[in-house]
Amino acid sequence: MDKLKVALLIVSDTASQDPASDKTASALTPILTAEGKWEPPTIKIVPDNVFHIQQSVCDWTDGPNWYNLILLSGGTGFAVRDNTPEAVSPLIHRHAPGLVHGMIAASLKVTPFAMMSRPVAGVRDKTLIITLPGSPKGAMENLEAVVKLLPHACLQSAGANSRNMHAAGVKSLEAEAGVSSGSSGQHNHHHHHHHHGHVVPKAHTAPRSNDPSAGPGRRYRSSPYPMLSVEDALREISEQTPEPIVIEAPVNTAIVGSVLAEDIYAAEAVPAYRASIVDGYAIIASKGTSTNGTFPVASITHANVGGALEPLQPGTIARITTGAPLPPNANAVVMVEDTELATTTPDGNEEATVHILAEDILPGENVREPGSDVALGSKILSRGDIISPVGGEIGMLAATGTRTVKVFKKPTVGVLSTGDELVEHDDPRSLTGGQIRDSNRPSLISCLNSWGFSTVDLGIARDTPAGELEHALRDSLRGVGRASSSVDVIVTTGGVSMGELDLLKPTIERSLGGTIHFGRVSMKPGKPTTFATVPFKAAAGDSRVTTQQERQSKLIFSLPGNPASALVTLNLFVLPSLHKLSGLGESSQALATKPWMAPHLGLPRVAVVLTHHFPLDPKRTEYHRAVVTASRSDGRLYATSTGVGGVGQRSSRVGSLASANALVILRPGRGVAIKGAIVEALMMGGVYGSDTRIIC
Ligand SMILES: Nc1nc2c(c(=O)[nH]1)N[C@H]1C(S)=C(S)[C@@H](COP(=O)(O)OP(=O)(O)OC[C@H]3O[C@@H](n4cnc5c(N)ncnc54)[C@H](O)[C@@H]3O)O[C@H]1N2
Ligand code: MOO
Ligand SMILES: [Mg+2]
Repeated sequence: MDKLKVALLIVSDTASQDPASDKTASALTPILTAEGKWEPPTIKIVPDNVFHIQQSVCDWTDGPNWYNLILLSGGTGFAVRDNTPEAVSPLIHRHAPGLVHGMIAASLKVTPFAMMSRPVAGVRDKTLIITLPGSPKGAMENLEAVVKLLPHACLQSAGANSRNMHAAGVKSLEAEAGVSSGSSGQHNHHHHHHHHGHVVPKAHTAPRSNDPSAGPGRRYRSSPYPMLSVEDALREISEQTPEPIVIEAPVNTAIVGSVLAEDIYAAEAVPAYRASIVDGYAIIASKGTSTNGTFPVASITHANVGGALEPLQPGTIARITTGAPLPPNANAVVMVEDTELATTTPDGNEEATVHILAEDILPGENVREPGSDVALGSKILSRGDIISPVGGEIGMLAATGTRTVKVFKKPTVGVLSTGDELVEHDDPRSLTGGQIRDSNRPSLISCLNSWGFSTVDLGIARDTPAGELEHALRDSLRGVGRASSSVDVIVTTGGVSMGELDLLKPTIERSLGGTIHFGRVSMKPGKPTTFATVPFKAAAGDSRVTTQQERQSKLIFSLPGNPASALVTLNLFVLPSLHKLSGLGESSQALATKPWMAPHLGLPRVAVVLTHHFPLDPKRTEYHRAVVTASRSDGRLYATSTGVGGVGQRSSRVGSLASANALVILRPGRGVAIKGAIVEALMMGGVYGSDTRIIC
């Protein structure tokens, strides 16, 4: 077995100033070494400062070089500067109170002062984190109390997820057949006392069904879809998203945002001839010979000359403009500023002779040799490179006369709103009853377009009459009706939760023969997010299957109807899939040459400092809408909520996304993520600079 990696963080103002004063690291190391299961520890010393502690821990947990175990020593007492538990707690995803208990129990046998220690232990991602007291003796006692358990605990923390994600499909089948399916079988325990209407004695045991026409006795009363973690949901999406399709496209602005599917070699050299870099006089220079003197001006060359040029005779010079070809024999150019007019032609219209004042012009000076910008046949771009909107890649292709390139086809996305209550947002009539304006379609379409994807507006599908939703989906998969060309991905909003008119899941499964890969995710907002694939044939309702594109199954993302839920889940789940379809996952070659440019699928992830307390959800990971600004003074990114408390982050409140440029990821927990904590955030938009300070 490979040895486990352990890092030791000494938290001490004193030791951070004088590392020699630390005695704890050398006391703890032998305890680990004796076990024979640990690599020699990585040791670091930081002052009693929340930022420093959190930054060090995150460096050891979050990157590719994560450690199995982080031990912190110091700062766990009651002194004012003792804030190690406060720094570590918000970083922990899963607490391990048993380890805390074990350590305190062991120390209590030695001293009642053990009650004054405030240790914290738990797991962040795959890393076990434990705080120890600062004194060498206390730290040793605590570590010895738990050290035997640590290798096992670390291996379990790092181990592959044992939950069976593919259970979703099986469970929905079981549920349809009326078989109780593990976590979703709790409806058997309900007690119903019907004082009004019909008594339904068999309601608890009747087979449940997602058939919308089944009566109330057979409706689900708890979701048959297992609740996936966000990570498992993303993995499932990645597995189900087809490989990208290669197309040949003309070089023009339409390919901006596309990923190259081939290496590109220069079809032409740049420049194609020996060109001047300045306005001045082409000369024949030779090393060691002064260029100073008076010379007859033999010819004039402008940038747009056609045909062959007269060779330059020794002892003469040629007037030349920037970018123009040098006449044969000329090998350098003198800037016009370094010359003086000597004589003109008899008619006074042109220069006859010119003084060159400069003495030391060397061969090659102010000259671009043929192919010196881009050599003929050299590789100019690689498979996996993105044609950016900055213009550099298009510029390279244009400069070298590249007329077409192989790129991955960007997917087209159809956007459908569902619900009887929806009214077009620009309908001039005033709302009646329970009507609401369709805000999801415009907001989702603008978001998709801003990412560079073409969209098809599929309109609104009513829940009633029955069948309208199915027709809307089928037509858009076939490319008829509103979707003039077939779409690769369909995004719907609404109708995925537990209501009797929440028809998306039954329609996809029962009418379109699709597979629901997940129907619930442990996140806030966005819990009922649903992801399905529909085989193309079934979707099209016919057998015209010709191209690779048509053979692929289509993806359906059925997002919750609540406006904030819809936008958050679009950003979180749909974007990575669209990125994979666009070929962004294919950037292996580009990666080999540009490791700093690791292309990522989905939104970029950064670390941010919270400017105030953020409340935590006890169960679900929250994607808290926030404004992230870059501080001009300390170079950090700071996150401020678009609204905490009350209705601030309610999933119906699309306003929680207005002005937001980031989703702060808050793992489930009790209480708050404290002001000043460093947490991860997903960037949805650009960052503006400011002098943000922690709000006191
Ligand atoms: N018994 C339960 N009820 C609900 C649960 C649950 O687990 N058990 N989950 C809740 C959560 S969380 C969410 S999120 C919503 C998801 O609702 P649906 O996806 O089924 O969406 P609808 O019921 O169709 O609508 C919900 C809400 O959103 C409004 N809406 C819908 N479409 C649009 C649109 N295009 N533009 C603006 N607003 C829209 C709709 O009018 C509703 O107000 O379910 C909870 N319920
Ligand atoms: O999961 Mo829902 O999107 O919170 O309201
Ligand atoms: Mg609903």
